[in-house]
Amino acid sequence: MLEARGLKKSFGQINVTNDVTILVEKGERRVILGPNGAGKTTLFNILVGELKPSAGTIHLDGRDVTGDTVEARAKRGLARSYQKNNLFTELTLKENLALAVATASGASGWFLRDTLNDTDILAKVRDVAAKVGLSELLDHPVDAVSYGARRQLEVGLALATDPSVILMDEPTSGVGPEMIHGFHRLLKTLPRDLTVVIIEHDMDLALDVADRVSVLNYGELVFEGTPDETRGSSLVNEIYLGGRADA
Ligand SMILES: Nc1ncnc2c1ncn2[C@@H]1O[C@H](COP(=O)(O)OP(=O)(O)OP(=O)(O)O)[C@@H](O)[C@H]1O
Repeated sequence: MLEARGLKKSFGQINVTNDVTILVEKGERRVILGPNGAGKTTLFNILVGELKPSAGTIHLDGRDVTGDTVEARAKRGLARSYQKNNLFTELTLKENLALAVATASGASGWFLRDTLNDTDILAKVRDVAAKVGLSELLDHPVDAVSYGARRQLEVGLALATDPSVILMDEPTSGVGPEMIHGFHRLLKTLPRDLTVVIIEHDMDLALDVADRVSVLNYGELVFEGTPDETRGSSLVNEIYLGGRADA
């Protein structure tokens, strides 16, 4: 379980995270919605430990990780996939995944050629590649595959660490409808005990995959509910869908 209570962060005069409390159950799919600049990415940065909150606490499976580094939280099972590609673009997908698996295994000083000769690592790479639908592309260099495949690889890199909680920052941003459907299927095949927190702009995807939805606006958590409650919320419609012609 991921429990964040009373988180605060400001940049200058702006309260970007304003007393945010968010409790995510083990195995839950939680989607974070909110307009541009609402503070979604900042919240993720605080949860993974890249930013220090000025107030508040974070517990992972009952343990206080508020003062822990990114690496220490990762060891406790918290993984993140990024909004922007964070890949070794000249290496193959297999090599990128092998490095992630080797790093997560805790061994230091891995050389790429060693990881690619290690049968346990290769088995794990194949397993993760199958989960994210990249088995056919393993021998391609990252810079030769589509943008959508790179986004899937990002998720694969996070899965390679065997996380208990995975935070995904806009995993479908910039990809076409076909990839969105593919990603949607991928989410449904992830282990049910894996906790998934997703920042997602695609409302249909969000409401389809979420168990619960949290809405941020101006740094505050202004709504939380089931997908049906979210669809029926006039507040959510006003702040999130207000700009849409069909809202
Ligand atoms: N390091 C920083 N220094 C100053 N201001 C920042 C910093 N990081 C974020 N902000 C500001 O904090 C606010 C929230 O940003 P954040 O990226 O968390 O929002 P978001 O909801 O993820 O938006 P988007 O959907 O556009 O990614 C924005 O006004 C942003 O300009």
